[in-house]
Amino acid sequence: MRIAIASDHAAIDLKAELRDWMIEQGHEVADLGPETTDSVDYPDYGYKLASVVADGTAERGVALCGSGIGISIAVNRNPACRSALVSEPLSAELARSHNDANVIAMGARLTGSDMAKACLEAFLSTDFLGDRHQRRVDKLSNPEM
Ligand SMILES: O=C(CO)[C@H](O)[C@H](O)[C@H](O)COP(=O)(O)O
Repeated sequence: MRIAIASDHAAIDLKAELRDWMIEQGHEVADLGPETTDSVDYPDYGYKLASVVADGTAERGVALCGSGIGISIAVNRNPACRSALVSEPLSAELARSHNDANVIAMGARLTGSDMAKACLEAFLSTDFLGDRHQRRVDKLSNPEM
């Protein structure tokens, strides 16, 4: 799968670990930065990640910051993105099966790397169930429905 990953300074180490793990799993991974721990603003990286998911360059996105909250909010400002902030694997699985989430967000200051990998594995290996869930996901893009 083509996957893009981005973070802010707070999640540089987790980003590197998850990026390398996804590559080992055979995925094609684009690391959108940042590359150092110099302080940056999570909206800049959230918007960058959202745009490559929205235009189809990446099929899925991984968004990381200190809590995961800010970058998830930033990604979700793009109408083509459904970012789910998770801290355990069942939520990651449900984000895919019920919500067709195309971006997973996690907080490096709150979620350890083993747990983050377990969440990511669930996110990448779970299919959307469609059916009644499709109707609900469609309503997320069109509140008039
Ligand atoms: O968690 C975050 C936003 O939801 C980000 O990682 C921010 O950087 C955090 O809020 C503040 O981090 P800082 O290192 O104290 O600038």
